[in-house]
Amino acid sequence: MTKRLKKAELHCHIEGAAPPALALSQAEKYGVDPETFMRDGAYAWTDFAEFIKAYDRVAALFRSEEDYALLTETYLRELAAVDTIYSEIIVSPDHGDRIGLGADTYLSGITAGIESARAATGIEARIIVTGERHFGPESVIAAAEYAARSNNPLVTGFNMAGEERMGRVVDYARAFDIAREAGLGLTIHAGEVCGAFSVTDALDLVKPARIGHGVRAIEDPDLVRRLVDLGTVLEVCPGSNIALKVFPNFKSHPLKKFHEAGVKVCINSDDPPFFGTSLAQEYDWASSEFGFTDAEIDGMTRTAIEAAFVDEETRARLLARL
Ligand SMILES: Nc1ncnc2[nH]cnc12
Ligand SMILES: [Zn+2]
Repeated sequence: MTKRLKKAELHCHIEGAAPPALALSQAEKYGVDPETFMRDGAYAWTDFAEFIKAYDRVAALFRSEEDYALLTETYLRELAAVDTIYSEIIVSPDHGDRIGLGADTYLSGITAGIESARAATGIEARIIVTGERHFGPESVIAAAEYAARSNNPLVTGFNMAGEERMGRVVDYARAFDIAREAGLGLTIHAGEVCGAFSVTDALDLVKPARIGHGVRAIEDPDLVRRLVDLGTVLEVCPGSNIALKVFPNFKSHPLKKFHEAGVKVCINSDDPPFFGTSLAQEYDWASSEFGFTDAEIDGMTRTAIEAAFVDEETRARLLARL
């Protein structure tokens, strides 16, 4: 039972964390037919490409600064209620622009949600700006430029999510150069839908401290050793990987193999209600499905805090809470 363990996560997409009940109330607010995004109480999608579309349909239910504050506060309070002390939220200012809200207002809503949740529960959170790969290199570069000039102290990292099969990492490397020069922490979705080559590309061209997923690196033993040598942290999201059929079941999921090989790993929820999961559920599965001891799970939480994109004073405070 992992209920009483302290928790932390580095990989959760804010719109992907929208509880279905909140999505339904937003749909009612904006007169959207729930049938367009939900079946039998669950978000409707079939494969990865459909998931990306379903994500955008749910994201489209959040249209104002208040909507984003409510979404963020709701998610963080849910995390705090299961003893989560730290969360990094992946956000897409592009989305704010596309819906006419504007990137600044989108981010200020999310920031307000973080501040309310912190005041109410003590949970600490940071914002990771992401580019969406399927919108092409120009859009990802624009997201990096936006993150680089953001004066928001909660914006501490840059990521790239979206359709991994679109282009190669080299096409997007400039975006990461911009983010690196601005002092942002770097992480990138790789080795989720695409194979080990995608993780190799990321290490060669982005040199990130962390990789989102990275689980298909298991297909290349030399690459696994390289991850150990570099100390790259994999933000592993087992429930997401199984829901998206990256692996058919927990037995074949490589989380334990990475851990045994000495790769730094931590546990994350990705887009929890889309994948029938939650951070608490992922912690439970770490125990019940992967057979990790509580001490090993605590070790992965420590890894998350050690790899968090926070200042050293905050890191020390978080480590002291473990
Ligand atoms: N698991 C995932 N992979 C890539 N892009 C995403 N955007 C939201 N969730 C994602
Ligand atoms: Zn993700």
